[in-house]
Amino acid sequence: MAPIISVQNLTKTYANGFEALKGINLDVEKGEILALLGPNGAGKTTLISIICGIANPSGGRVLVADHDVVKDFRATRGMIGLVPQELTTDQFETVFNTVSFSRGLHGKKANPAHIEKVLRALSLWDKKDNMLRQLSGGMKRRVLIAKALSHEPDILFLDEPTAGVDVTLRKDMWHVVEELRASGVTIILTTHYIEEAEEIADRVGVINGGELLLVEDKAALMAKLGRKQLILDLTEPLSRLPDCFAGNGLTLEADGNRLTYDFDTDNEQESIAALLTRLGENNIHFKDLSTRQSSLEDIFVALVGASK
Ligand SMILES: Nc1ncnc2c1ncn2[C@@H]1O[C@H](COP(=O)(O)OP(=O)(O)OP(=O)(O)O)[C@@H](O)[C@H]1O
Repeated sequence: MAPIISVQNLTKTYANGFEALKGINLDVEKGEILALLGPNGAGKTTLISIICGIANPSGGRVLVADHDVVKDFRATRGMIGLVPQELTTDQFETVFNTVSFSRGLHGKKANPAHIEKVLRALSLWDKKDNMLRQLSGGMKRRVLIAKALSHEPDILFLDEPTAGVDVTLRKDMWHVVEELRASGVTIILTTHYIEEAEEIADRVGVINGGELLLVEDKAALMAKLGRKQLILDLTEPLSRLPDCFAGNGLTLEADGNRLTYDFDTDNEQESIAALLTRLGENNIHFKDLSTRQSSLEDIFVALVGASK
């Protein structure tokens, strides 16, 4: 099946000469949740803006359901919902009208029942007659999401959706995202919260300095780049590691009180058993043993660090 979004050799150079995107290639399948991770200024918003048709590419092209986002702007824009980082709507309009109006802007016929469903899902129904300026910051974020869902999009972009929102809203939001995915909506989100990507995404893309460093299935990424560590707290400090352990991933830390061992996940049982036996033979004993697996955050920091 053709991807629902196909980004091909996409470049963006801003008017001041800044190269924000340097040849991005990315396919997104229908119904997946893709998280784009990247530090500030990586190019995430620029990429999303071009796919959504609100910024022009300098080179390359983007197809959404086989339509070019520049040439076929009307067709693609109607398929996409965008939750931007900030609210820019009229503060004196009511919640219900703002969301209904947004549906009309996308060329869809009025559908109060759909608007009600969206507002209820986002716990905004009891605020439907409030003006936007009467809402809290978190509620305004909910309105942004409601607007993006007002025209029943096939693809939803969430640009840092949970920056500065409370736990309840975050949970509501992920609940809505899960339901949307179940109904076949494709979701692309940018985030600085790596745990969030770890929790919710099917695939993770890492972008830095205008380049897409990788896009991988989340589980495969963790398996490929994730490290496992065994930590041994020693009964007696060691002044140095015996030579026979040199070069096998064992490190002496914490003033000689701790040994850490990076081990091979494919062959872990055997290598750990062998190591523990060898330590005992060398009279090195431990009082506590624990393991640690690298998180997506560790992987991300390592990748971005390496690409600098
Ligand atoms: N209109 C513009 N003119 C010149 N440079 C711009 C413009 N808009 C963005 N940039 C630059 O392009 C780069 C990418 O910006 P972008 O907003 O896409 O990053 P981002 O990954 O979304 O960052 P953040 O996580 O901070 O939102 C940044 O260095 C930014 O300063």
